Amino acid sequence: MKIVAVALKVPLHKTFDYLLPDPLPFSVKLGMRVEVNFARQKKVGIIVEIKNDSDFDIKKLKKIDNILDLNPILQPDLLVLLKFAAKYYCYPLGETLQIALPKLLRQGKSPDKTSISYLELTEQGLTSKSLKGKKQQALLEQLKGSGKTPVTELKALGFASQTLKSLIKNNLIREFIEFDEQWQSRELTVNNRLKLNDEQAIACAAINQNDGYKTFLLEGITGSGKTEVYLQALENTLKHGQQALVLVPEIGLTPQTVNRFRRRFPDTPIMLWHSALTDNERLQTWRFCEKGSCAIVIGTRSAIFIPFAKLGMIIVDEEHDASFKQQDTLRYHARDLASFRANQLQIPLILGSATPALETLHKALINKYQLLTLSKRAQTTTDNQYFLIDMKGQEEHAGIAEASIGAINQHLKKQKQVMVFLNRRGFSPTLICHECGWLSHCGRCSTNATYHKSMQSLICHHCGEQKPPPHQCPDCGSTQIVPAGKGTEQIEEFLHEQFPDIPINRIDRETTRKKGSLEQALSEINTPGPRILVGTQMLAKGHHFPDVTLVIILDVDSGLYSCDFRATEHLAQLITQVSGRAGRSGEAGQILLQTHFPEHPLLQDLINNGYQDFARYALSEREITDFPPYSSMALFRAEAHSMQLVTSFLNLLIPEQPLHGIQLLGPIPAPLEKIAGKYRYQIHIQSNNRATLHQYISQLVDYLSTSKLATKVKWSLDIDPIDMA
Ligand SMILES: Nc1ncnc2c1ncn2[C@@H]1O[C@H](COP(=O)(O)OP(=O)(O)OP(=O)(O)O)[C@@H](O)[C@H]1O
Ligand SMILES: [Zn+2]
Repeated sequence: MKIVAVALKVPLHKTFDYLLPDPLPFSVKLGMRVEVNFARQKKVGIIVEIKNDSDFDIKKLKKIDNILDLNPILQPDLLVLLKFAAKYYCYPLGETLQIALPKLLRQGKSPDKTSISYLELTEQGLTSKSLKGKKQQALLEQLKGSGKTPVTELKALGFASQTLKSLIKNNLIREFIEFDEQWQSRELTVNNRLKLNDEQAIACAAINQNDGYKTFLLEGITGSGKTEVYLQALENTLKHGQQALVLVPEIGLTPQTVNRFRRRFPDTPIMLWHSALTDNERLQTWRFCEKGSCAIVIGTRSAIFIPFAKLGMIIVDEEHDASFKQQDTLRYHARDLASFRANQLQIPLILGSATPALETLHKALINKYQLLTLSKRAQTTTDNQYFLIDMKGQEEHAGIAEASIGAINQHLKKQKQVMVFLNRRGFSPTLICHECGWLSHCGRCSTNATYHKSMQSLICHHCGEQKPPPHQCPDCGSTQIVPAGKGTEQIEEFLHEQFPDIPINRIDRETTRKKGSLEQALSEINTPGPRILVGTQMLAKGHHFPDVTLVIILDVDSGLYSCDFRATEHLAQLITQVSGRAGRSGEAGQILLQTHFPEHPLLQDLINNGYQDFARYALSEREITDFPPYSSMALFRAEAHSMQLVTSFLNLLIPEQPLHGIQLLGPIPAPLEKIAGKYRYQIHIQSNNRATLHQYISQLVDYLSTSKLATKVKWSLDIDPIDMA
């Protein structure tokens, strides 16, 4: 009698045994989907083990209802990766597998049902000069830049079906369905390849010489041409008929990035993977990759779970970016899983960043990774100049120092672009009563509600609650309610009054909510002429803005004195990345940092010696204080509507005697103690030995599976947490 262990989407750390039908219609393999009856419900599960015996009474085992696949839906290597992820991040295997699978496969649908249609320019479209319709012209331009592009991708950029249809009707573009099985046998076409500088050439050669698994850290300052190294390293992979996975941060996935790949390899099938794909597209991309008919996938973190027929290289661009870490359910880090996967497949992994995470840099410095350095900018020979503006006693307007306003004026006069950075959207972070000091708190979270002037509302950025601002103070009845503190909306308003003739683009989560609006703004920024950009960290990453020569960072101080041990690392990364948008072609850029602490050692080190130096010093501090990467950490969080319930639950987990090799800190309130009405507390778990940490945690999870109290609170484990909130 054959028995299979099935992983089901249930929040339990175990699998379930079922009997296979006898005789079997065909051979059953690991990774196939089955339909079973579980707690009187039909569920789709995955076979993760085939065996002859069970720990349960075989007579009581149920038969599976259906085998859904003729071939495994999860390849053996992917199954191994997911089993590792479930174990490492202490998350139920069944739920882990379900997170990796496209929704249609989770629902038991057939993998081969959908198709993707593409658009490309016709001969006539290629030579067409200009069209009357603005939108139609924009679509032509887009396709000239990107080559053939999936219809849904164009729609995501804001093009209407009507625009597409009218161009098809006029024979300027054509629609087709692609299933490219041939790309490996064609000669690779490479367009517009740049001549590498020495450092780039050395990096590329090191990667290409490699055979088997190796991780490279490409530590290249902003604008040093890391992307060019990726592109030329990829050539080798593609020539061997191998596929490549390029992971990018969530907001790094812009048409500019993608177009660069498409223009370089015009005959090579390239697909995107991100949260805005439809279920059909997601499944189709998954299948194309699995069958080998897609050569390059550019995707956000979950692309690490895509199956490939012949994966030859993984690249993680901006590897330090926090969006590679999933912050709920399976709290995986895509970079770390990429390293597991590259090792598993014996292929190279390239981690690229101007501001590597200290974990990554540490591995490079102890020679676990090979360090490749790009120390010069590709298109300019002059370095950016930094200036600290001491805000103590400075006259300021909407948070902008008089000196900064003068600098803006100068750069605009020279027909250049200026970027003003503030990591806080909205008009002001809170409203305050001028008479009694009442503050606009969110009713459900231990935080303020942000005032958004254009929408006339108070919005909590944590739970999303939205309400109109009061006309009178709820406490004292005064009508003198005023905004306190600054947000990007207010900066934009002020700069608009100050420079009425200069176009301003504000880029934050609010102004880019509408489909295609970010792309629209980015393309405006690339038209020459003076312009001001105001934005949050959406502006910080990866963009190439050739005309920006002045960057002003307004709120440096908020990151200087934080209790989070990673705060300075993140601040240094942010300052470096934002600054890196200036002076990228020709002229050197100027960076103004507004601060009340100009003598702060972090700022001094950063502006005088650069991130590379700062990072190495910060690592030595981590070593002294025993923080990661010199120790391993996990965060145990719990939340419930009753504070008493959460704390007594967590107190139960703290043993009376200290544990050997494990340090526990807590329970302590999370930095945001209450969100959406729930109290949040946590325990920090730390050890100098990763194995000891994991051993302790698996005992903890075993204990929790039997604890009654554990069912009354919502708890979670975060292994290698990067956000302590
Ligand atoms: N060898 C080269 N010769 C001339 N120009 C180059 C070369 N390599 C790169 N460039 C150009 O330099 C600019 C910056 O390169 P790129 O965007 O790849 O830098 P990056 O290191 O990825 O920067 P960031 O980290 O800021 O995103 C681009 O316009 C690119 O085309
Ligand atoms: Zn709230």
